[in-house]
Amino acid sequence: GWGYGAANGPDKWAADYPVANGPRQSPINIVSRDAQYDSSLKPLKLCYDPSNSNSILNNGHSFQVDFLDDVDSSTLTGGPISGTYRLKQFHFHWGASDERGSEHTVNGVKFPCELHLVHWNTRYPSFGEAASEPDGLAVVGVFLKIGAANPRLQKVLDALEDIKTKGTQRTFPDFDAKTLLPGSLNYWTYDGSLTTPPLLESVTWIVLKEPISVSPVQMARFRSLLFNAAGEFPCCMMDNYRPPQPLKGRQVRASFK
Ligand SMILES: NS(=O)(=O)c1ccc(O)c(NC(=O)NCCCCO)c1
Ligand SMILES: [Zn+2]
Repeated sequence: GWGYGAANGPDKWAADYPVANGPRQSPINIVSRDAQYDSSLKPLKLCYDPSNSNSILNNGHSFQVDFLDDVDSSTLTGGPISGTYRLKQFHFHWGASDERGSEHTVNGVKFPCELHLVHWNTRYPSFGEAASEPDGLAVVGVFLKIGAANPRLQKVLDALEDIKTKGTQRTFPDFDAKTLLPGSLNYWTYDGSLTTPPLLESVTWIVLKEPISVSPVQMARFRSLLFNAAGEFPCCMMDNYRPPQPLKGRQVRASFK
């Protein structure tokens, strides 16, 4: 199956997923001076309820914190989207070293890590159905920048020792995803895709301009995870990011001047 190695990585995905060369692929390099300020963009409204965080899983590509999404308790409204989108999971992408790891870049600058908060449009019956609709998903991207240790991140990182290998998970109750957001919700937005196979072109991307902090020691914790299942040859989980894809004429809008 697909991965991030030389034999199965991003340059090979188009063989099994031809949409990899489609018109609205993600991530992209955000050229800030080309982003057009759009005064009609609404403020982002993120209402997250810690009571529906559920579990933390190593899926062999990243790790994700899953939320119970059978009720409208953790939602995204406002911003560039219409209607209500429900939080399903959040996960990260990171590098083997601190000078790379993010999927989106800003004026060519790479960050060591990028957080994705994944939401689906409740006009569709489920995440799976929404994922194949052009307005089905909305992902909030948050950059992590090397600095002081982030205490809000630590609770997530402490759980990683229990999900070292692919397919392992454990309960992860009462986590407030809002604590992972930066002070400002200024964002860039554009129409894009999932950044991993199946690369579906169903994502409204909302990339926050302000990063949150992460320390080098905390980054090392991300890299202590393994891509492989228990008993298989160990392979550290790192460089699990897709590089920027062609813009193909898309416009990137900014919610701020
Ligand atoms: N990086 S992303 O664009 O925010 C993104 C958001 C939601 C997703 O579902 C995926 N991709 C996905 O689920 N692929 C199926 C197997 C993955 C491991 O089980 C990627
Ligand atoms: Zn992602």
